[in-house]
Amino acid sequence: MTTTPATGPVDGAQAAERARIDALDARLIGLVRERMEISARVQEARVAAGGRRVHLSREMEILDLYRAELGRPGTELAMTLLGLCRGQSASRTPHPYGA
Ligand SMILES: O=C(O)C(=O)C[C@]1(C(=O)O)C=C[C@@H](O)C=C1
Repeated sequence: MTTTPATGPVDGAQAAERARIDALDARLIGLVRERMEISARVQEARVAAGGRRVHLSREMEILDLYRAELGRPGTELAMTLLGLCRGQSASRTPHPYGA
């Protein structure tokens, strides 16, 4: 058992769970990067074909999915993901739906 004043005791089981969290975070970040790459290709193809970079009805489907699965925070997560995939920071850029 390791004790640190700021965080309290961390036993072996907690350390193992934290290692799992760290591994999950690394996978999630990898998945987000993969999503960004695929999304950029879809957007570029649409723009090259004369369309708009943003496809609002598709974004609504994605927002609906995340809200259905995760509730209101899911909407915020989806908005952050969509902002990243549009090359925008969700925290600085107002979303078209204003949520
Ligand atoms: O699905 C598309 O058509 C995309 O362009 C991908 C994507 C996304 O990242 O999910 C990105 C921008 C659009 O506004 C909608 C969705």
